[in-house]
Parts: sequence; structure tokens; C-alpha cells
Amino acid sequence: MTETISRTEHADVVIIGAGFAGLTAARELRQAGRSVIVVEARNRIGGRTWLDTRLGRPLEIGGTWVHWTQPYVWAEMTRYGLGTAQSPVPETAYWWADGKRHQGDPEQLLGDIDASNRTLMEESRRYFPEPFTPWANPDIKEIDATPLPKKIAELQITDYSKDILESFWALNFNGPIDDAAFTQALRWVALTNGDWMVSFEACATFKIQGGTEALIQAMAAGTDIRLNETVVAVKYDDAGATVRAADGSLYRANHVVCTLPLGAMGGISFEPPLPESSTKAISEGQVSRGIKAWIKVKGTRRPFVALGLADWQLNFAQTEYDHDGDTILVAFGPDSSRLDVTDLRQVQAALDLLVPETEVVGVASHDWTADPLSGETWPMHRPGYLSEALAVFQKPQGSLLFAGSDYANGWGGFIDGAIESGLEAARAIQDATPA
Ligand SMILES: Cc1cc2nc3c(=O)[nH]c(=O)nc-3n(C[C@H](O)[C@H](O)[C@H](O)COP(=O)(O)OP(=O)(O)OC[C@H]3O[C@@H](n4cnc5c(N)ncnc54)[C@H](O)[C@@H]3O)c2cc1C
Repeated sequence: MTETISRTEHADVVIIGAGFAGLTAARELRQAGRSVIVVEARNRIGGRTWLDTRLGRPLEIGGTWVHWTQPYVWAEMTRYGLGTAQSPVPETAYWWADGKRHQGDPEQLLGDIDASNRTLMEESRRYFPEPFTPWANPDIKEIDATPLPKKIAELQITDYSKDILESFWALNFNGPIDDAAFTQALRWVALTNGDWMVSFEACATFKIQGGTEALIQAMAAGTDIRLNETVVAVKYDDAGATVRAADGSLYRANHVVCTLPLGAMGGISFEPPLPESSTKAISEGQVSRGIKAWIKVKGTRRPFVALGLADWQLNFAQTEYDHDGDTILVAFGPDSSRLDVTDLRQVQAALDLLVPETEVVGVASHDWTADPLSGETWPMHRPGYLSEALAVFQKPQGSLLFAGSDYANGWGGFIDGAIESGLEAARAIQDATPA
């Protein structure tokens, strides 16, 4: 293959990826007086957050909800003067368990989940006494290989309880729970002091005023970002690193921060190769390979929430907006390859199982799992990732560092974790080479 080397640029730090992790690191380093170039493959910033106009209004295609238990994103919102907007509080719940549909008060559904989830999560603070230091209790090694379904099976609960509990966790993992790490579930709940209901509130209640776009644009201001530039190779040693883009452009820096999701990391060749545990984690990927879809249904609906079975094409939906006399729902399913969101009939059939009497008139979605620049939705770990791979990704490899929600200590899987890891990477670079 012939390559054209078009140019070489130099900076103190090159950052690969203009999501929340990359742009946090870039801002911190620029403010500390370092020259920084951010190289981004997409034609926009924000990565797995994307406020786009679809179905006639702005919709968050990726990351959306934030929470007051998330210190890093909350601080950024305060810094830029952004408040919150709230999702509607559901008045009715529909759920499927023990072979039939149930309808009732959302509090009843929460109470029924609580009956078993409280026991499942009761040791979250014992295993994670310091939730932002996930290895604080060495005992986690004993349980990190345990898949979540094994712990659910040990509860010896009724089929009814098992159905709703499994679906609740398939929703949180946005993937099949057979591959889900029990420790990952415990970490989420430890971050809200052992209270799973607050952790659930963190996932679907408060949105950023003006959307994620308002925050990411504020954080990006003044940063040198090269859009439409796909990185294909990184060569690194203790003295520095060279980043090569698909068009042959070269970037040379004292440090490189790679913020790619685990699912996109295969797109870059590293020389020397990454440590074995990182390579293994990259080849396995995250559990989260599901779908998020915005579904417009005809007419105005009172706010509801719906939970199906763990392996349904869509296992969760809730009302989000009234729009021009119609209602826009947000829905999730555990496997993006099993639902063609461009086929309204398929979406209608999937939604019919969840909610009675809807007429689907439009769908908006993005397949983050099939997208080579993400390869996953919100990062949710497999058994063993925490004890075998996470710390290795966090350790600088000479001049190469990793940042991103996939490699965070605290709210990994969330915008908060991306910001946390961007701060960590920027500080590590400043410590390594004081100005
Ligand atoms: C459907 C969905 C729903 C979610 N819901 C929530 C939520 O409600 N709340 C919440 O807090 N979080 C949520 N998340 C998770 C949250 O969006 C992410 O954790 C966070 O945005 C990740 O930021 P990041 O910077 O670590 O990674 P990313 O945002 O993925 O940034 C990495 C960047 O690297 C770029 N890139 C990839 N490959 C290359 C390459 N070869 N060369 C150059 N650039 C490259 C990508 O284009 C991307 O811009 C959700 C995510 C998804 C997908």
C-alpha cells in the first residue's frame, strides 16, 4: 500500500478523540500552558453524546442524564452556569413478569424490584467502601470473575421477581447480562451509598439544560480540534509519541492521550503493542451492545414507564416529550443487531409487547454498537475487567496515556467518568513534565 505523508505537526500533547474525556484533558492542559491538538474522526465533537434534531425536535442520541451524585459533571455544569431539565415523572407502569403483563403504580414496580435488588446489592459498600478507589477492598478479586446472573440465581427468588430483576439489569448493562460483571453492578450502587433507587434515578431523571451540546461546546471553547481526522496508528516510547492519521498526516508530541472507547480501540495499531491484559479486554469488548431509540407515537399519552423481559428487542420505554400532539418515548434494548430501527413495523411489534395501544409514527436512533468509532454504548464491564484490565489502562505506557469513560474510577459508563478520567490524564502529564 502506498501512503502519502502530507505533514507533521508538533504539540506538547496530542489527544485522540473529542468526547468529554478528550476535551476535559485538552482544556486542563491548555490552561496549564501546554500546546494541545485534539484529533477527532467524526465531523463533530461530543463523541457518544450527540444532541441532534430528529423527529422535529432536539433529541439526545447518546448520553443524556446526569445527577447530583456525579461530582465531575456537576462541577462542570456549575462552572458554565448550566442547570437541569427533568424527565417526566411516570404515572403508570407496565411490566411483564411470570408470563403476563402487569399494569399499576410505578411505585409498585419499584417496590417489587426492591424486594430482591436490595439483597443483591447489600454488599456494595463492603466491596466498594471508597467508590472512587475501586480496588480499596482487595476482596473484590474474589468476586470480580462472578457473572451477575450467578448472584441472581443464588437469591432463590420467584420467577416473577427474577424476570423484573434480570430485565432491570439488562437495561442498566444495555446488553445481555450473561456477560455482565457482578462487580460493575455493585460499583454503580456503591456510588449512591448503596441505594440502588438513587443510582437508577441517576440514569434517567435529570438532563443538562441546553443538552449535552451546551456543556461540550463550553468545554471545547478555544481548543485546537481537527475534525474528520481518523487516527490509525500510534508509535510511542518514553521520549514521546507519533500519531498517524488515515490520510497520512503525522502528529508528534511529548504525550498522547488516547480516549477511544474499548470497542473502537481495534481501529488503531499501537507500537509497541499494548500490554496483554489490555489487548484481551479490547478483543472481548464491553457488554453494552444495545440500542437506544426515540419513538414517536401518535397522540398525547400520560407519562408512563414500561419494563419488558431481559431479552426482548426493547426491554424498557418511558415517555419523554409531548410534541405537536404526539408523544416521544425513549426506549432501550439489549442487542442492537436484533432490531432494525429503520423498519417501523419491527419497532411497532417490539413496542406492542411493552406498552398497549401505541401507533408508532417515527423512530430516531444511532447504532453505536455497529459504529466503528464507538463499538459499544455506555461502557459496562465483563467479569475480570476491573481486576485485570482497568488499572493497566490507567497506568501510563511511556508517553501514551488512556482516558475515557471506559477507564474511569468512579462513574465509568457515564459522562461523569469521562470527565474524571480526562482530569486524571491531564494531571498525570503535568506531574510527569512539570512546566
Ligand atoms: C446510547 C447511549 C446512552 C448513554 N446514556 C448516558 C446517560 O444518560 N448519562 C451518562 O452520563 N452517560 C451516558 N452514556 C455514556 C456517555 O455518553 C459516555 O460514557 C461518554 O460520553 C464517553 O465519553 P468519552 O470521552 O470517554 O468517549 P467518547 O465520547 O466515545 O469519545 C471518544 C472519541 O474518540 C473518537 N474516535 C474514535 N476512534 C477514533 C479514531 N480512530 N481516530 C480519531 N478519533 C476517534 C470518537 O469519534 C469520539 O468522539 C450513554 C452513551 C450512549 C451511547
